[in-house]
Amino acid sequence: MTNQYVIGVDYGTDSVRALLVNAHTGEIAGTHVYEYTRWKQGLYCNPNQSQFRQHPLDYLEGLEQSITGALAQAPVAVRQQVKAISVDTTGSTPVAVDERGTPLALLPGFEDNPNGMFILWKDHTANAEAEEINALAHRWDTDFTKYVGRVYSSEWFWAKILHTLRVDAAVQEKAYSWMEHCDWISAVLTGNTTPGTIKRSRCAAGHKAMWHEEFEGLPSEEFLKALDPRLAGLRERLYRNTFTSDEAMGTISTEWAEKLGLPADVTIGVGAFDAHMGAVGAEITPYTFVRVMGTSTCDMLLAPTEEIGHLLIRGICGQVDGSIIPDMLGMEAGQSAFGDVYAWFQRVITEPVRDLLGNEAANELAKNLIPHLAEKAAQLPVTENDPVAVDWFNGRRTPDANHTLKGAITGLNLGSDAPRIFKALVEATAFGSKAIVDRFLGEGVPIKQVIAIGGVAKKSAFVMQTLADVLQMPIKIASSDQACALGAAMCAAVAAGIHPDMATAQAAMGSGFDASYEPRTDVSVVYQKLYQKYQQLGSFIEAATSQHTPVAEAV
Ligand SMILES: Nc1ncnc2c1ncn2[C@@H]1O[C@H](COP(=O)(O)OP(=O)(O)O)[C@@H](O)[C@H]1O
Ligand SMILES: O=C(CO)[C@@H](O)[C@@H](O)COP(=O)(O)O
Repeated sequence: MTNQYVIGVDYGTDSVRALLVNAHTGEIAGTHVYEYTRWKQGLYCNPNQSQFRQHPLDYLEGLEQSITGALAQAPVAVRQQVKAISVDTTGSTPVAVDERGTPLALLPGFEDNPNGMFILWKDHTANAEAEEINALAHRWDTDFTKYVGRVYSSEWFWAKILHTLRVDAAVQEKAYSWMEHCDWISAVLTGNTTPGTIKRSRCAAGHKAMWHEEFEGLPSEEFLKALDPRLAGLRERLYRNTFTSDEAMGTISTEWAEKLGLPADVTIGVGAFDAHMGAVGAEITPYTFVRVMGTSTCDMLLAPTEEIGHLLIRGICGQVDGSIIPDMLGMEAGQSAFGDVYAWFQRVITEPVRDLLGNEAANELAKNLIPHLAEKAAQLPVTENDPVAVDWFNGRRTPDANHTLKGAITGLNLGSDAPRIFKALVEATAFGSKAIVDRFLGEGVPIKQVIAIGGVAKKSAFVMQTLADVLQMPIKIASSDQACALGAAMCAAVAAGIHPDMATAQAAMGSGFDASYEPRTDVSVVYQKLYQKYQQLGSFIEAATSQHTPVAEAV
């Protein structure tokens, strides 16, 4: 049999990577990472206001560079054997587009307007709009939030659209429709971005835009108009149907085939979010909990729709038929800050060093600090009197989204040194994970195994052991350090018809597992007590400092 290759393209927060994979053996023939240049300079962002925007040119340049870079590592003959490309991206990362599906920032007059750019998943400028959506949805005859945990988040599609239309009249005037990053970039590869004609991702639509068959698509025109008259008519200019990632969106355009040096018949798959394709790459099976653990966590759970579909799981980021694997219910949860909590502590320690001793000393310290603290923390006993922290440094994504909540550290004394505080922070992120696991279990969704992928899963044995102890569950680490791109490549292989379904693609192309963490019974017992303290502290913070009442609890 002749070799057949597929390409998975994974757009992360800071960079895009392309993976060139043999569709029959899973052998990696090439890979290349491209860091977004404008983003790297901090352009169009205002972290103090939680505004994070990305320019479409960063994505277009990254598409070309990452794919050609990966192809350059393989023999020239491989190019002619490339059969398909699929793309995953962060989300919800929407952009306003014109009648032809061109992001406004690519049009004259909007080049430097952050409101005409992609609104990155972690942009929280739409907190007020998310609250309005929740309040109206819970009063409406049909609760359109019922399949997204009954809490709509400021990180999602409608909140971002509403906020942008309100603050920017020029964008409101020019925006014909809106697209998720994963839909637009896949459409770009086909040469047709016209809204209304492209195949929109089921994953993006179901988890972030309240799309559901029961609603005959997106929330009703009446609901959207009641939310704000500025939304009138937009539903018609978006989409009715959505598609799973085993389907083809189309064929590569002549322009992109030439640009990338690929054959004219390359299939372009329907896109999806990074974590969902990452779960495919991590060989997810029913009732497996896949955690994408990096800056934040994105947690994926899969179940047969006929077994779990009747449940409405509270406070998660959605339950969507086919968002991970076709004909299965894909469920999403996650923590808004995970590795970011450790990165915060690292900055607290290194910044004064930078000011006093200069960049060289600070950079050297920053490079070694987290592994050093982890080594020291691993030697400490776990006792009931240890400091306890809460992990909501970037708000709480799940359970029960509330991005106004803040983190905390308690139980400090004069002996609380850096390793002890670091240990408390790691435990806090693990307790945040336990809250998610307990929510799924409490709502009747079993978890049979835990698989972890992402930077933290690969880099920190200390974090992963702590997590296993807190969850009281073994955790397997996927071998691939590019599981999202690998999952995209598997989706591409199915979309091109090389494999009949995702399970076959996973079996042929999967990279397996390279480590496993077993819970330690003696430590787990103490952690159950510390977890109770975490919950008490969380309740206190929620009551004392939250600027609003979490909507799921209020209804
Ligand atoms: N040795 C380490 N132990 C624990 N966390 C780490 C370590 N090194 C880096 N991190 C954390 O990993 C996170 C980045 O994860 P990664 O998966 O590489 O990126 P992303 O989430 O952007 O895809 C950062 O938040 C950083 O604090
Ligand atoms: O929220 C989602 C998917 O729903 C992710 O895109 C988001 O967490 C981004 O994660 P990464 O920065 O790519 O690790």
